[in-house]
Amino acid sequence: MAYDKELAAAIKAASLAARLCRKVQKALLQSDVRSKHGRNKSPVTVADYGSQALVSFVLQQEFPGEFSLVAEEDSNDLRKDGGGEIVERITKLVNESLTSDGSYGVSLSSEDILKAIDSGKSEGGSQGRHWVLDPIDGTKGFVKGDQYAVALALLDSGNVVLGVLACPNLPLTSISFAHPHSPNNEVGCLFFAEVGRGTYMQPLDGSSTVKVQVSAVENPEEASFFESYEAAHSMHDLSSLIAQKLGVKAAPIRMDSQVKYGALSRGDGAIYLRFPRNGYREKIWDHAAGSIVVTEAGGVVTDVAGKQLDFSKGKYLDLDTGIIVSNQKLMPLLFDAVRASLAQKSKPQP
Ligand SMILES: Nc1ncnc2c1ncn2[C@@H]1O[C@H](COP(=O)(O)O)[C@@H](OP(=O)(O)O)[C@H]1O
Ligand SMILES: [Mg+2]
Ligand SMILES: [Mg+2]
Ligand SMILES: [Mg+2]
Repeated sequence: MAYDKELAAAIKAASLAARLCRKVQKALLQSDVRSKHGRNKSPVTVADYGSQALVSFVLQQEFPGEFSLVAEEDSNDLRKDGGGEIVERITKLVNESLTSDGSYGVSLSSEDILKAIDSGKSEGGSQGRHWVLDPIDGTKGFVKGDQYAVALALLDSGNVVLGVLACPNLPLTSISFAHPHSPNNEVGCLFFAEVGRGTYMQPLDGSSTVKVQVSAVENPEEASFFESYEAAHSMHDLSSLIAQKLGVKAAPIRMDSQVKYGALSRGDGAIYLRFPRNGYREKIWDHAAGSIVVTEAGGVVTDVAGKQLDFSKGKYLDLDTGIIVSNQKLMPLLFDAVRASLAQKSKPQP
């Protein structure tokens, strides 16, 4: 198919980056480095940059000549006074990851690392091909030792044509309330999707692949929903009103990052609601990989007006009010509940 080579490269890059992040998260949790260093020296920053440098480097090796990357981080802070030590740590981490993989036989210098990070400065758009990367989505989850994802997608003529979500802390088995997570369950999932070819999941450390499908639940009373852990990222009171109008019985599953899209794509829950507070503009790297993982698994991702997300306008998504995600059957009821809830909220309180 059209994007086989790109998909293989994206899986490789995201898996390597996820391994790097895992290593840093482990060290972070064991030594509690956060309390010892300032924000710029924290391993989370090191992991964000390391993941971006690694993905950028791998993609450029695989596709020399034709390369455009829209990514979250840049090297501005690293180039400031005092940044040298952090750059050295990132360089060491990236080189260790490349050595453990063994494919490229190179050792990168600090300058190579800064350049790799900065090659993510493309603006994207409606023409040509652009990679879209969130090197660590859910930084807050990462710091807490909780959920985060490496999210990589490819845009072709403004459309997302493939997406990979590496989710190092997501259990391999369902996290829905019906299947409580046992602490012995293995964690680490990788979801990948290519346009027209479905969504698949594999263990981050293995190669057995299963096709996944969104939940087939039609009765909202049996549905459960995802939302951001952070109330600052999505209005919990609004989603709770929507859930109440729909008749959803289960409590929300609150989680950081695009892991929500991955979990929904395999039916762990049936609805994801995201209502940023006034004025926040969503970035394409926060949704590109997640949205194709869900749509290729049979789900629907739209804004409140029912419009598909438009990834062709540059770094930002231009959307009406919020993002709603579900299966085809629940969507009409969900729209009604969302509209009624928004109308109720905008009425002046007596
Ligand atoms: N006020 C806000 N409203 C909505 N999203 C926000 C936000 N501030 C930050 N974000 C985005 O929310 C992402 C995390 O999503 P979630 O809420 O699903 O965990 C962050 O990604 P990063 O962690 O990559 O910076 C960030 O881009
Ligand atoms: Mg993000
Ligand atoms: Mg990020
Ligand atoms: Mg960020």
